[in-house]
Amino acid sequence: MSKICITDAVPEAGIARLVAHGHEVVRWPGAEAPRRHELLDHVHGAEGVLSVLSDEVDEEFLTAAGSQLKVVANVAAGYNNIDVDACRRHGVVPTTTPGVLFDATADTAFGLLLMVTRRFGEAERLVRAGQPWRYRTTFMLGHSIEGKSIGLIGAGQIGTAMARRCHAFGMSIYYAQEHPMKEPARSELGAVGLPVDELVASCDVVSLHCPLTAQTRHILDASRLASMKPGAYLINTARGACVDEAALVEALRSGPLAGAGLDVYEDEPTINPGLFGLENVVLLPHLGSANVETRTTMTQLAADNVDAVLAGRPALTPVPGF
Ligand SMILES: O=CC(=O)O
Repeated sequence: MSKICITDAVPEAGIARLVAHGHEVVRWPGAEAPRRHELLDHVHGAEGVLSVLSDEVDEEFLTAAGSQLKVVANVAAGYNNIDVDACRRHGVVPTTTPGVLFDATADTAFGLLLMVTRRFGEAERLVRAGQPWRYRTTFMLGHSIEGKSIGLIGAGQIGTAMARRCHAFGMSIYYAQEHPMKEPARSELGAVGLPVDELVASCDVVSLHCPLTAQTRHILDASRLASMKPGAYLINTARGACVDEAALVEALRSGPLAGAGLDVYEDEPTINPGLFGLENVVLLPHLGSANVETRTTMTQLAADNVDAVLAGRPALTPVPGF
């Protein structure tokens, strides 16, 4: 029986899967996320850890867990919270949950796109605030997305799922990525690859779907934001730090951006206070893959990764390149 620590609340189906595999499961008992020192105490002695993306899995974490630790299974597709080189040094396999959350995350991105272009967020706030309103042909007009262009930064599974939704709504698809979008999606969607600068400067909507790495940190910096098309929109369901949030506030206040739909922030859960004062922004609390079905599957996949590594089999979905 191996000891598996879970660092925060996760769907019961994942825990049941670990128990069915015969492991001893130690949950984080608190309602709040553990503070750093609590987290380090909690994982001490674990052979496997189910982590979430707010856990910094670094040298200190791996040392605190102890040399019996074999696997850290992130219940997330992103793994920017994991120091992969440190895992290598400690003989720990880091795993992630790709392939099961792209539709849910693309739904969030597309939902944000409609909310911000059609001003649904602003309209909902107005109604809830008890502001007077009446149907008028000039009242709260947004913009159509049909016939507009979407520029995807990152066209993997989530970017491609977003492209499918946008294509179905009559948008033309552009993407920036080192390698071409996979077939048959690229041909079916008529997706055109562009360099990032050109994509950012020419598309009506820019949507981020890349992992956070040293190369993509502030990929939308002040100068790229300033180069966006006047009246363009930004959607971010990737990672907050892909965008310079202070520069984004400026680009929303003074142009060129018409609006932004954000699910992620540079310093989550803190949000740049400048964003709260802007009506042309929709702010979600990192809900990307947050539906019961997807989170259940993600947690089960994480549990299966833990079990595979502890049984001496290869991980099902190790972080890429591991
Ligand atoms: O942001 C969520 C994830 O990476 O799964």
